[in-house]
Amino acid sequence: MLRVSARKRCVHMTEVSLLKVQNLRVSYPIHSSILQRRIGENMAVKDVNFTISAGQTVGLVGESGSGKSTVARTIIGLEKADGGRIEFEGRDITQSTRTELKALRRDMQMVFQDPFASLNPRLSVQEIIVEPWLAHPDVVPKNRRASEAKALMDRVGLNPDYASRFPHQFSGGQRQRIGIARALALQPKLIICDEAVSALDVSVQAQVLNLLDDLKQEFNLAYLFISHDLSVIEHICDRVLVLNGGVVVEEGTPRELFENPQDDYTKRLFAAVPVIRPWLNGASSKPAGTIPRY
Ligand SMILES: Nc1ncnc2c1ncn2[C@@H]1O[C@H](COP(=O)(O)OP(=O)(O)OP(=O)(O)O)[C@@H](O)[C@H]1O
Repeated sequence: MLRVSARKRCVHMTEVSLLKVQNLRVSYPIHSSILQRRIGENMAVKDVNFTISAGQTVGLVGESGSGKSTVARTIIGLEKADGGRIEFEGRDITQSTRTELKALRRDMQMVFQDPFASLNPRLSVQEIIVEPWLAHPDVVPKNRRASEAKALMDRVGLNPDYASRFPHQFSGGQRQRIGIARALALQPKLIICDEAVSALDVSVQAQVLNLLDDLKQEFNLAYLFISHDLSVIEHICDRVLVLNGGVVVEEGTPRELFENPQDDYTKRLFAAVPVIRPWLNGASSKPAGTIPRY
């Protein structure tokens, strides 16, 4: 039995704020910025505010360079905030020590766009999934790690018989499932998906989105979902933040943003997207399971 289920949480949506980002500012050193000649323009994130509740999926959209990845990387501790607060379960994590950050890594995981680049090519799938347990040995006892890794493979739709295979022996969609299994290994509460399905074919995208949606229900996971693909965002997100020049210019449900965008930038961003919107044909709200299943 998959041990992750021991931390399975009640699926009732509670409006407890899991992550609270307040007035976040992040800059890159001026010498490393491609904008270095424009003095004062090295601020990638200027003033970002939002919250994510347990079990909620919040989308982050915006053009290239708007600061989406910087927000994600700062939340996970890969970049340092210049100002503002990032509260996780009520604790400001911008001031965390290394030890506190290590503990936080259990609760927050990231799934990247390119699973091939983010998976160690020299490790088998089983070793990739087991790796986080080496840093957090209390999560799964040593003698159960092989079987738990296989159980996780099974849960994300990978054949456990392939546990000794290497990343290059899998397709793009399967590799992304390996990345998701690794992210789940530490039983996180929040998963940040940075363009996690962008490199996949449309049908494989749908399968991975369905998997993420199923896992969300099962483990009451919250997602911060970054994507340039607004139809993906529309299908998976409860709320969407529109980022422009390092500032959140608008926030709402996907329906609100598609039907009645207020900000000019949002209007331009959303107007160009040809997507099927079932509620325009009389449905009262976004129906569940609108992601096509293959
Ligand atoms: N390591 C870095 N060093 C210097 N500047 C950076 C670095 N990473 C990002 N930037 C700059 O910060 C700004 C925001 O970049 P970021 O990658 O967060 O945007 P994004 O919205 O995620 O873009 P994309 O969709 O293309 O990934 C950009 O102006 C970018 O050039």
